[in-house]
Amino acid sequence: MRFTKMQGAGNDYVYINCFAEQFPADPAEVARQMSDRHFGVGGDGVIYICPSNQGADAWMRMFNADGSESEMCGNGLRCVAKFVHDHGIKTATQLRLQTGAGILTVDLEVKAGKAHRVRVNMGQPIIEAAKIPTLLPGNPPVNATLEAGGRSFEVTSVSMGNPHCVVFVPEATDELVLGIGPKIEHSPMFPRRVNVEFVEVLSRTELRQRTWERGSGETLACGTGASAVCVAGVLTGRTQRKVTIHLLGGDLELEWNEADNCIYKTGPAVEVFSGEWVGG
Ligand SMILES: N[C@@H](CCC[C@H](N)C(=O)O)C(=O)O
Repeated sequence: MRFTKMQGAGNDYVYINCFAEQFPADPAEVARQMSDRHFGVGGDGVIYICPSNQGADAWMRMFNADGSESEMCGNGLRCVAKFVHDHGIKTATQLRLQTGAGILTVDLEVKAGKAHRVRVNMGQPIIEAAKIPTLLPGNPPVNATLEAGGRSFEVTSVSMGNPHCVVFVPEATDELVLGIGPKIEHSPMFPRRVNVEFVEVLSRTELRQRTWERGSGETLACGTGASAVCVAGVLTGRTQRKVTIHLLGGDLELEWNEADNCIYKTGPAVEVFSGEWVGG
């Protein structure tokens, strides 16, 4: 099975072109094996680029490193768009891509025939507690108290198709990200587990984010997470609607548009190498 390794702001996945390859019988097991950084290709997970069954240009199916399937992946979607364009599956510079959060529109900036910067309409954030889903108090759950690891945190929860818990902190330390992140991921307040963002506010237009991802652990960037942070910053009165977010692997530009209530996310998408998987 041929694969391509791609990264968006350092959030790296193994991509399988299922227009050419057969979708595996056990996609979760393939994802677990390929994602392993010692015994596999190495990555934050595996993304299958499939023909759409809803009339879109392609369908992104995203599996975390632990084999769990997620509804959405913001950095992954930029890379899927680049792959679909650069490999000639569809050559338009605006693509409609099917995800677990619906069909999303992606605009590609192309240089010398290759997409290098990608803007995604991430759709409207979901802030209704039952739909996130979360059992946190408050609807929407903004500045809600959450107990984790014997400590109390003020958090805001948002779904971008997948669930997020945003924690504004003075400093996003290892102790918080690596120690508290997994505890929040598995908190009973989140029945489908949750992605956790620890965020420092640098100004009303600039933030620094570290993410503990559901099913993958700490990653260098999370696009749906950055979108959730953009929303949480506005809902808690900390930031403007248009922000730059610095992640460990690079920057993302976010805007929560007032007119259509959608989140627009712009960032890089890079193809790194390709190869052939001969089995685990
Ligand atoms: N890194 C991704 C999100 C990947 C899925 C996530 N771990 C989940 O389980 O929801 C992004 O860029 O959005």
